[in-house]
Amino acid sequence: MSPEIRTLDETDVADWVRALHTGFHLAPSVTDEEVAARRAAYDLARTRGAFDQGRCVATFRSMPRELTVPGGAFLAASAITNVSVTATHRRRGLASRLMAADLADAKERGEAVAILVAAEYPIYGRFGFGPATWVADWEVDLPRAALDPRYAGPDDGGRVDLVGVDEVRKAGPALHDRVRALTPGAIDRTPGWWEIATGERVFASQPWTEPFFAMHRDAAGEVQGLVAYTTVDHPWPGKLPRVDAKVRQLIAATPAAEQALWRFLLSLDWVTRLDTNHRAPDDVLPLLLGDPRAARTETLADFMWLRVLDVPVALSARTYGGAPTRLVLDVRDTAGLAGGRFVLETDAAGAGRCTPSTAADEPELTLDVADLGCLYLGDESVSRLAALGRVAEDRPGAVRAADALFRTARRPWCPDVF
Ligand SMILES: CC(=O)SCCNC(=O)CCNC(=O)[C@H](O)C(C)(C)COP(=O)(O)OP(=O)(O)OC[C@H]1O[C@@H](n2cnc3c(N)ncnc32)[C@H](O)[C@@H]1OP(=O)(O)O
Repeated sequence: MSPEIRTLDETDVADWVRALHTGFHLAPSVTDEEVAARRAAYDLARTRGAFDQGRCVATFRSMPRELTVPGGAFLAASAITNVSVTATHRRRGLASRLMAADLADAKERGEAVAILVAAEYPIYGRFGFGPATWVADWEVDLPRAALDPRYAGPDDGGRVDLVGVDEVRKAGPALHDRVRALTPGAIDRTPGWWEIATGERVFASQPWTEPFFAMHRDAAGEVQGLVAYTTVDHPWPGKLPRVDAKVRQLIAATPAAEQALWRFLLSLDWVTRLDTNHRAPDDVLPLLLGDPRAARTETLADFMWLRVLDVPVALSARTYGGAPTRLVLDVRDTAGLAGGRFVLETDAAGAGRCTPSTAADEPELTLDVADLGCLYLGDESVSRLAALGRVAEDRPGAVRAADALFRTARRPWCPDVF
């Protein structure tokens, strides 16, 4: 008999957490503390499993999140996570069944998009997701990484101070709310996120080490930036002593705060390597250096994938570039969730209004819903997808017009792993 797919009740949680740990090869069993910590964080109505003869063999969970879209609006998104299938049950369609059930619920709830961080590239395209944001990670050779004198200051007259976790708990959430409004691709951080980031809530499977925290305040004393970083000491004997630093998070609401925090990190004495960790692919960091090659790209990869569930709501939420335009889009969606013909009309201020089209409208661009996911936050180029044959130009000039509409000046970025 085929495994049963359903949401959890209280009695399923421990077995579900065990299956999650098995699916991600973390450990064959879990402690009661781990189960309790995860139970406290989960909404069981959005947590699904597949059960074979009563035993959980697949896991899936989604969370309500606000996704910042170009222009700064927050869009209701379903953030999918913890997708796993036990090795004995793979390639029998369990992930597909869990995904179908969760996406149908998300659409029903009015979440206009679903988002996730893809463990592997080939998994999610088939479900209508496309890579919508990218991530970069640089390793900076600090002795070589002198600042470009143009960025040595002065800045906004502010200052950087090392602070303790209490101050981060107090000021971090409000700062992040301002930063995410400026960052298309960012999502909101729940109180639970901050509890994990500041060591208030610890999962046994993810031990917490206290990072150094530093804050930037502007001349008026307002918090404008926050960085958390850890260090690893490689002492004698063996190689020459060396300290590496790794950024855990760096968020800033102003360019001055962003530069001040990077300057602070680049000036840490006795640190030879700085791992920037998870940054936007067009982060300013390399250009702050006199020799940008001192920042070696370690990772440049797709990060957050996006699936449009409601085309009119999603396309009406973001702003657009270029001149006022009317564009007719044919969106193909084999899952039957979001497809159809739509008219996008934009005005001189960049506002957009998307509505289902009438029968009289001829399509101007035809594309799959997964490719709309690639384009939605402004990162991908319509021309590039058209060159691959993934966007069909039904009216000459429509690709160029769509590029002017969709592409954004800075690349979208999701600062958080979820
Ligand atoms: C958001 C997140 O949580 S990302 C984390 C994803 N999880 C992991 O990487 C943990 C390890 N992997 C797994 O647990 C599983 O392999 C999963 C969850 C990725 C896939 O689960 P399955 O139940 O095997 O997937 P399912 O049987 O529904 O596969 C559907 C299709 O996707 C394909 N597919 C699934 N996973 C992969 C993969 N990793 N690579 C390539 N193709 C894949 C299958 O071959 C199948 O193709 P077909 O329809 O042409 O036959």
